[in-house]
Amino acid sequence: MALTTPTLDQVREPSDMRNFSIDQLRKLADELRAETIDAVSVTGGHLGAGLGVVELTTALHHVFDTPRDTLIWDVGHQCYPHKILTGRRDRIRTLRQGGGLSGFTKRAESEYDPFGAAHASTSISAALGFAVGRDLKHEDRNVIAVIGDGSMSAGMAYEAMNNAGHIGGRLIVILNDNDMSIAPPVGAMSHYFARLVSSKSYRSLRKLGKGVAKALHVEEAARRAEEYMRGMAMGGTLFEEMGFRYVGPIDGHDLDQLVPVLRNVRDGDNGPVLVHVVTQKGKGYAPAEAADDKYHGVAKFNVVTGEQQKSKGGPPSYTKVFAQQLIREAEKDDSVVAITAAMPGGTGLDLFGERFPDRMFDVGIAEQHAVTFAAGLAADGMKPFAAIYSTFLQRGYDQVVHDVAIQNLPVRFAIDRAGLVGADGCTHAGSFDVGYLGQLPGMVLMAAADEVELSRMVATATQIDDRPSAFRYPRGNGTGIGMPDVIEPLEIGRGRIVREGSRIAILSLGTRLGESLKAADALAAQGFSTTVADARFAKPLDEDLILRLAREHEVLITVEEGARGGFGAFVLHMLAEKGALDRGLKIRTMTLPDVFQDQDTPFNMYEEAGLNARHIAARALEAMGHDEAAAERIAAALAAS
Ligand SMILES: Cc1ncc(C[n+]2csc(CCOP(=O)(O)OP(=O)(O)O)c2C)c(N)n1
Ligand SMILES: CC(=O)[C@@H](O)[C@H](O)COP(=O)(O)O
Ligand SMILES: [Mg+2]
Repeated sequence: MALTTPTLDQVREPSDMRNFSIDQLRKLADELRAETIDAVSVTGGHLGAGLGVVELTTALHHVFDTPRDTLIWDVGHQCYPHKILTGRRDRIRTLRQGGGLSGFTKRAESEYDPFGAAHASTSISAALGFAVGRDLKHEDRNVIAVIGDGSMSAGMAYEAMNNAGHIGGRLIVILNDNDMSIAPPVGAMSHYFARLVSSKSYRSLRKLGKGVAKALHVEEAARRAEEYMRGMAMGGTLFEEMGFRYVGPIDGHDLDQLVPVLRNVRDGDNGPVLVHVVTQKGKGYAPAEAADDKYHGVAKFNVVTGEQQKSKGGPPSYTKVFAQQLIREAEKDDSVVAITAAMPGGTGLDLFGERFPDRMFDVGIAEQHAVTFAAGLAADGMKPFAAIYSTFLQRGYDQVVHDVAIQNLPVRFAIDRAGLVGADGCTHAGSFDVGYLGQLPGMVLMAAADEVELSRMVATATQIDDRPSAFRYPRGNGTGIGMPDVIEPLEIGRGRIVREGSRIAILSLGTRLGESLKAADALAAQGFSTTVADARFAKPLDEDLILRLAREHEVLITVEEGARGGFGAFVLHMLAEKGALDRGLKIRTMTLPDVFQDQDTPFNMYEEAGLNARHIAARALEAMGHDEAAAERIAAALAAS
């Protein structure tokens, strides 16, 4: 049944809704929620968070003069209603697809997105930057940051509040407290928020808000609500100690409260203010409300039933393979412990935690702490596995260098989402970990070509007690290779020849091995005998293997799912040092391109990156001086295969 949205249809951009009454805003919010659900049912994506801020988004764009007033969303995964209200409704069904809208806020996409996001806990820092810029230019506009309770578990949020409280300029922070991260929230702060929300005053205010708002004029009710809040016993909140005026908690789904309170805050006196808004993740869509994860991230789904399109099954995910092997290791060795930074489901540590509840630690969105916490565990003789997505590990890099590598502590890094990830786009691409880890003295850095290799790398890392180690693996399913009964650890620094040839050598790191073998087949079919090797280790390199490939082949191609300055660079350094480049070896290093790639399917992104089979074959032919025609023949053969 086609969606009818008569009120939403009137809103091309927020200026069209500035004179709406509360009743019209309520209608708008209801239609905005329906449109969000309908859109995400055909695109998939982050649904729960957006549903939780439909009323807040409506109220913010009604009360504040966006885009002149600066509105910054933390993480940005909740921004679909915001995008619909800010001139992008016509493209909302292109969300997270090649050439479509980003799944997060993005400066290049709209003037209503003053700051990009996707990694959590950056909004207050960015907002403070805008606010100080405003004040230095003596401008008069509002700056608002909307940050979730989960994102308030990251230290960066407190660094920003600490600085904002010190500077003392006008800044509005909306704490969107839905008592959820991706998983239920962890940490003392979430207990603190719960205390604020469960305080007698909030409960009675909700009754007050419901009853009085009807009897009195809404503004009066909300003025009284806000005064009541500010005077309430919970005064002296942590935020007030940090120099913020605290307003709340208020019901984030009640426009009768939201609109007047936001107006008061907008027109209030100077200084930083934090408005504590209580919302429900997944609000207004029964299947989301009922789901444990509140439909944080969903596949395409049936709007009526809420049933998500099942993935096509097939081999287990790399994530699951990792978790299963770690459980096997932990069953044999009770010093094995595991740490996640608010991603138990995404890293598979939820499975580990079910098996070993006392040995799994979810530290919240706190990757810096996660790394040094793991370092402390290692220093105390434990075997910590820090399972952190490649992109999110970037948040804790100094801790990797300073607290782990320099002290040579045996922390094991399970680096999930290595390489290109698809719909989450460039903010989540695991592009840089080979470079940023491979440079560190003492680090053992592995990359799995398939799920057997991944299991062996977990077993290998378990045994590495004298230095840090890391193994990387991509988002998605494995290759379907049969798993042996016994998982043997690897010999450190040893790669493997997967296919013997003579003229061309392809040296692959990680899961580009599959495409490398396809390229080798196509080259061989054209008479170019091709060796394929799996490096397994980016550090220490298997120097004997690589020097042999260089010595015995005319062409050497390295391939990796990582940016320049990673595996291929390390190989070049070593070959140069050994003089192996002095005899005319034709070498090409194939990496991700030196750009931030927008979202698409992983295959299309690797097509764009030039790292699929046809590209590898073409590069080998180019190195041998063959013209485009030869490459086109091979590309045609591959396309036909
Ligand atoms: C640095 C970082 N670590 C982890 C994530 C993964 N992540 C995305 S959203 C989210 C939970 C955010 O919780 P909250 O801020 O409460 O927002 P909600 O989804 O509840 O609206 C997490 C952990 C991230 N985006 N950035
Ligand atoms: C918004 C966010 O950062 C997470 O939800 C992330 O999108 C999860 O990625 P996966 O879907 O790869 O677990
Ligand atoms: Mg939350």
